[in-house]
Amino acid sequence: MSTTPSSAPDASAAQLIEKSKFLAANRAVTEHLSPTYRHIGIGSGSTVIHVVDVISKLGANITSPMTFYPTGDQSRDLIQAAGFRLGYISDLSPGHALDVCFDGADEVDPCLNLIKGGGACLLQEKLVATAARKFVCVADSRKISNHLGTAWKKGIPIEVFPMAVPQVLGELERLGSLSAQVRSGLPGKAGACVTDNGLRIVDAVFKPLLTELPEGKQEGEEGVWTVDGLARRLIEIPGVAEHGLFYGKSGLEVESGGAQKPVAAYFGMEDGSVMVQTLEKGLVKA
Ligand SMILES: O=C[C@H](O)[C@H](O)[C@H](O)COP(=O)(O)O
Repeated sequence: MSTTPSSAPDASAAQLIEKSKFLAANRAVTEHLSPTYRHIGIGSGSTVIHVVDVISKLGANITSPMTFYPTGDQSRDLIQAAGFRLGYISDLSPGHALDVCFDGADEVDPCLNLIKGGGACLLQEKLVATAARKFVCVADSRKISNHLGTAWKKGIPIEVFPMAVPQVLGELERLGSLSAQVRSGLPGKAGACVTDNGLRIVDAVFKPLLTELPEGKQEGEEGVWTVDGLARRLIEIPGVAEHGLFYGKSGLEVESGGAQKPVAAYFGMEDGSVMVQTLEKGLVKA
């Protein structure tokens, strides 16, 4: 049986999504990359490909004085393929901040909390985002959400030391995770997914995460958590290197860097428009 009739709409839907990612990237770079900047963080995933493409089109006059810092193997390759100067955050002197970091997300809530790590990158992403004075998120409309865990249903990605996996799985169950499993490698690769840091990813599904606890409720009661409550609890588990919840203060509140939440999230919409979400204005047309 031919697959053409059913695959054709899928192909055009995928093209629309790619176009929307490009539009969001274009807007984010236009509004947040000053030509005076010298140190730029580049995140991971399919949306960031458009970010690099847009920056590249600015031309060497603008980009050659800049150094670009990757969040993993994929973004390192993107930076090199674009002919940009590559730097590593491990070479930054203490207290030295990047000017801006652009990265994608798997889900974004109204407080700009994020789930990241759907592509197995999160530890280096958190390091680069928090090393930047300004973290800007770029995504498409599928990532907009009222509560983390409702749009991205595969679970919170957690980067775990291999020897700690059984203990971490047990602890996640105790915390009320509805399902927690070690992520498999790519199709055709036997065994688990191995991160750029040589670690494993555990995907842990929880009930949708709240931004505030209902009155009289305790964190974790009946498996109900706030983003902040669960994020703090997860990082306390021995054997967890990092998790994919980006939470806490936003870049606007921490001017010198150190914020996990972006100053703004740009979403490419299917109708060709771009929406931008900030703490001050909420979700509005860019
Ligand atoms: O692990 C991957 C990263 O956190 C990505 O930034 C995230 O998964 C979003 O990726 P994409 O832009 O492909 O949706």
